[in-house]
Amino acid sequence: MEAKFSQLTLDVIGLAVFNYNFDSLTADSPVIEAVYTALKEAEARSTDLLPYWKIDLLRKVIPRQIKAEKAVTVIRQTVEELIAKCKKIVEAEGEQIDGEEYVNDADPSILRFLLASREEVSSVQLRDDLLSMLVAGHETTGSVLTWTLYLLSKDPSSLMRAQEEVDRVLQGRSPKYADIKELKYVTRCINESLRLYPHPPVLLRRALVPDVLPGNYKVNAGQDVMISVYNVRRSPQVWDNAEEFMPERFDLGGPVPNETNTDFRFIPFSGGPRKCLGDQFAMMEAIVALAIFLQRMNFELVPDQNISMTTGATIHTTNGLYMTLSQRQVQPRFASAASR
Ligand code: HEM
Repeated sequence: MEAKFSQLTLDVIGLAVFNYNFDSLTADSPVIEAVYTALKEAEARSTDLLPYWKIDLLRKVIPRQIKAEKAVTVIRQTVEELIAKCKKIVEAEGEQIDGEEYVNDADPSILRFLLASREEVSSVQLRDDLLSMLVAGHETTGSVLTWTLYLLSKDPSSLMRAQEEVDRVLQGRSPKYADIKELKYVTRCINESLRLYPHPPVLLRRALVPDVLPGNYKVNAGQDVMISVYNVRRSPQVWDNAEEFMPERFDLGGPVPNETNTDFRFIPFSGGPRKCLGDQFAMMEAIVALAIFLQRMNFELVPDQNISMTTGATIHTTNGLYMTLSQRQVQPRFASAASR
């Protein structure tokens, strides 16, 4: 399941950011392979103790580094071609954004929006910003879906409640934009999964000036501060039954929990000026994907597998998440409501 959700979120972010269909759910390609090689390298570097890859010579002789450099070249070329192609279209059509109500049904990507907005940005800056979104918005959402499904597979009563909500709200059809805010329990399952499995599990900040943190912790200028979000989320000092999956701990009638309305106990997307810029997109994507999955599939954990965590930029499983799937029929009472 983890591999499938990773492919799904790669396909979604590719379309959303560049209008590029990786089609990784159904095909293999050198670009997809390059993306996975580069993502793996980025994650490995985030936890490597010695940044030996900063040394030019080593980058040219170590096989893993040679492979990673090649992968980055393939990705950069692909994105540069996409930017050039999109620029030509925007110029040929003389497209320019007027006001805030910009919608381009044929190409609703961020790339098209940015080019049509005619802001002066170099192609390299644009390429690298778009690639940051690809990296930040892919594995994170894939991991959320993986752990949410795992948690639901172990909690039949929460699963039944989520399925009932999906059947009631969707009435057997595909989700629409307006359904998202009605899928409150599904949303709380995702919030609760994000509480137990935060991505990334640790946040890092570097002090620009000397400071004293609450609790009288002195920090020197230049010192790194690591915030273990994972520990806060599982701390009994902060949460009742901290280790338990309880979606209803977040009131269904209240607002969707975030850093400000939980007094920073729950910071799924960080906070402040460097907060995740894809938070709304990510929640929408996860809710839609999970709702469709719950609506159409029955799933069961394959017995006797060892499901443990490996951490990097996100928390992922060490050996994958294996499930037995079968097609699910929408419950008759909801199906008949749908046909009315
Ligand atoms: C459920 C999925 C996601 C989670 C849990 C998540 C979480 C986060 C967190 C915690 C940060 C802050 C990191 C820090 O403070 O050091 C962050 C930053 C960021 N995220 Fe997300 N994210 C998700 C999805 C996305 C998506 C879909 C996109 C793009 C469309 C995205 C784009 C970004 C970017 C560009 C940053 C850096 C912002 C900056 O430094 O100014 N994220 N994300």
